[in-house]
Order: sequence, then structure tokens, then C-alpha cells
Amino acid sequence: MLNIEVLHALKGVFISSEHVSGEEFKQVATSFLLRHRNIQALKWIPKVNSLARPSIESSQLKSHEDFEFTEKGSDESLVTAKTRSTHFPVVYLEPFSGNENALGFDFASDPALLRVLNNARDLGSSMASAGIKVVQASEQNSIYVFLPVYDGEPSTLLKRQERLLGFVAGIFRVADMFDSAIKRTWVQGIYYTLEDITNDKHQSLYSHLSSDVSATLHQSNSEIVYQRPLTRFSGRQWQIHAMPSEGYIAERRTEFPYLIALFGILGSLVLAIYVFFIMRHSHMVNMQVLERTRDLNLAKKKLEALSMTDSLTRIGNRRFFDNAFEREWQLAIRNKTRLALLMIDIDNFKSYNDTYGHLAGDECLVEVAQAIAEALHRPSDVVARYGGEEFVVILPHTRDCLSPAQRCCENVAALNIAHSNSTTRPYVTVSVGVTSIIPTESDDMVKFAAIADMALYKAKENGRNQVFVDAEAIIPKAL
Ligand SMILES: Nc1nc2c(ncn2[C@@H]2O[C@H](COP(=O)(O)OP(=O)(O)OP(=O)(O)O)[C@@H](O)[C@H]2O)c(=O)[nH]1
Repeated sequence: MLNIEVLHALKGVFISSEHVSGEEFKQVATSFLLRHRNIQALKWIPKVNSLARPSIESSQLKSHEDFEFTEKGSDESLVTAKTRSTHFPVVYLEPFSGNENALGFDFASDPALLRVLNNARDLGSSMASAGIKVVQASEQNSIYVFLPVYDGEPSTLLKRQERLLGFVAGIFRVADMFDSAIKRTWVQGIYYTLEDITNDKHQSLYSHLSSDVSATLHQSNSEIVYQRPLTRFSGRQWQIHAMPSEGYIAERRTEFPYLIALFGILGSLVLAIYVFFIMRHSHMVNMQVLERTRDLNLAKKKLEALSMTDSLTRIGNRRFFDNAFEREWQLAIRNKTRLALLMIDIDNFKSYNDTYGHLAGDECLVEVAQAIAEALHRPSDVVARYGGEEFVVILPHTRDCLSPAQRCCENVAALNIAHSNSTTRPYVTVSVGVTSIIPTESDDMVKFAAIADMALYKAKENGRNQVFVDAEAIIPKAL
């Protein structure tokens, strides 16, 4: 933009003076060029009708011998310009030295540049050319910027075309412009490329790199290329690329993310294995707990059964009887059913022990228990050892309690266990006391058991080896 300002200042010289001499132009242009070193050259390009050409050429011949309007021939060498209705020759040029060939060059002879000139004329603003290799500037790209100068201040297109006097023009080296623009923000290792993308044609204006290196970088780091269009400049659209060099990337590359990823994966793996073992261990513990619980339940059941069994006779013990009696008593109350109780005692067992010994007594107890159990036919009947040589039988829901009592006596007698000192028979016999009741809430189960005991006492008293039925238990046939 600073360069454009120079053109505006130069334009001011042409507007403020009727005729600007070559000497005046040189003076002003030299002072600008001294302060703006990246301007390669400044020019004055008047609009010249074909009729006015001879007078312009002859007046210029006074200061520059061999002056004529020139254009590029077919072999790129400069030749005399053809006659055109309008010429745009370079009349003033600064610095002259080194740019001699450019003096007299007719811009109307170059269709591309003429288009830029005409655009500048029609729009009344500065217009830049595409990148060009000017004769003086070796391999570097330069651009022309043309600023129209009018007679007065025409406001319409037609008036601008009519009143055009010519153009002040500047040649700017793109490399110099670019370097001075980025010199404050230059970062070592970042490669810049400047492109002209006006009309979608990509023209490389300037690059920090040779074109082949730039292409390689472009491919290899394409994902980290910065690409941004610049603000439009004198009718041109430029675009900037910035690419990091391999060195720039290498300097900033760190193994840290890889290490994090590696440790992350390893950590996850270790965690997964740890969780797997914990779950397996927990499953095994659960299985063991289940197994132990099952064993414990079994053992508990066994213990319960043992605690309810008489160790000698293998039938229920006193505890078993107490539980069963309580249960059946409550059931009979609820169901209003009859409950019978048989107290059974081996006759003269003391003398049996005395005669045959304690071990024989034990064997006798086992056989008597078995015989009593076999005398009971219902699964709900309960037999237990009440204590010593005394047994007890509970018969739930039973009207006829005499028959089972008699079967008990008969079964024991049928064992035919020799008892020479018995007061009844020469074999082991039992006495049975029987009672029964349809209990109610007001009845007492302890008293009920005592009645059965009393009946047993009566049976003993009446001579043993018999059944004594308590009066309460005798049920008339009609009931
Ligand atoms: N071998 C053996 N004898 C027992 C057991 N329990 C109790 N006795 C014995 O059984 C006998 C019971 O005697 P008693 O209560 O006098 O009665 P009894 O001799 O049978 O006379 P009655 O009942 O009147 O016919 C006692 O001598 C006890 O020692 C036992 O488990 N094994």
C-alpha cells in the first residue's frame, strides 16, 4: 500500500501542473525512489493519439537520441511500434540507467497490459498486472501498477475514457515487497509462497524455495499447509501459502503423545488383566461359598436329625417327641381332630438288666423300639424314646387308639426275647397306657401327657403286659 501511495503522490505532480517536464519528473521520482527502495522503477505513460505520435517522438529525440515508440517483435526483441489509434508509450522513466530499453515501449502493443490499463482508466483506480519478468529484473517476478491521470475529475466511465491523460506507473519487485511485508513476522523454518489467483489462474509470484522443493513440501506436508487469500490489491487477488520445513517439524516433534498412548494401552491392558483375575477370583470365591453353604446346610440338617434321634435305638428322642407333640397338639386344636398318646414301658426291665447284663438290655431296647415302630401303620404316627425303657407314641387324627396299642404289645411279645425273671411271661413284654382327646385352647398338653402316664401306671398296677385305656379316651361307638 505504501508503494501505491507513491504513485498517488506522483499523480499529484501531473494534476497540479499543466506540463511536467522530464527534468521535473526525474527530480520527484528520484526522491521517491530513494525512500522506497523496493520500487524498481517509476514511469509516466501518456495517452498518445496516432496523430500526436510524431510530435511526441520528435520532442523526445531532443533528450534521448533514437527515441521511438517500440513494441516486442516476434523474437522478443524491441522493434518500432506499429501505428495504432492510441499509444501508451513510456515517455519518462526513472531510474533511467539500466532501464534504457523500456523508454518508448508502447503498452498498447501488449494486449494483456492494455487490458489492465483500460481497466484502470475505466475504474479510475490503480490496477496491477500479473507477475511479469521485466527485462531489468533477471529471474524475479515484478508487477506493474498503473494509476490513471485525468484532465479534471471525471465521474462517469465515458468522461474517464475521454479525459484520460495517461498513467503513472510503478514496477515493484514482488520479492522485495513480500520480504519487507513479512520481515517482522518471519519465522525460521517456515517457507512462504505467494500466488496470484486472479481469474482462477494460479501464478506463482514468489517463493522462498525453488519450485521442485516447494512441490515436494507441498505433497509431504499438505495437511499442515497454511493457505489464505490476502486482501485484494489493485484488482489482483493474491494468496499466501506457508509450509513448515522438515527441520521445523522435527524440532517440535515430541515422543510424549506416543509415550502417553503406549502407557495408556499398557495400563489398560494391565487393568483389564487385573479385573479379569479379580472377577475370576470372585467367581471362584462365590462358587466356594455356595459349595460351603450347601455343605453347611447338609451338615446342619444332619446335626438337626442327629439331635432329634436317639443314639441307641435310632428312633426319635425326647426332644423329637417334645417338638412333634407340640406341633400335633396345635394341629389337632386347629383342625378339631382327635389326638391319641401311648406311653409304653418294658415290664421288669431292671431285673432283665440284672439277669442278662446291661449290653443285652441295650439290644433288647433296640429290638423293642423297632417292634413298636412296626406296629404303627400311618406315616403321620410318631414314635420316640421317652426315656430309659419307656417309649411314647403320638397318633394324630385317630379314633381307634386301642388297636395300635395292642399291636405294640403283640409285636414286642412276638420278639420272644427270653426274660426268665419276668413276673408276666418268660419273655419280654410291655405295658401300655393310652389316652386321647380332641384338644381345645383351654386344654393343657402337659396334663394330657400326665393322664397317659397315669394310664400306664394303671396297666402296671393291673398286672403288666396289657393296655390300659383312660376313661376319657374310650369313645362310644355312636361317636
Ligand atoms: N440296658 C439298659 N437299661 C436301661 C436303660 N435305661 C433304663 N434302663 C433300666 O431300666 C430299668 C427300669 O427299672 P424300673 O423303673 O424299676 O422298672 P422295671 O424294672 O421295668 O419294672 P416295671 O417297670 O415296674 O415293670 C432300670 O434298671 C434302668 O437301669 C438303657 O438304656 N439300657
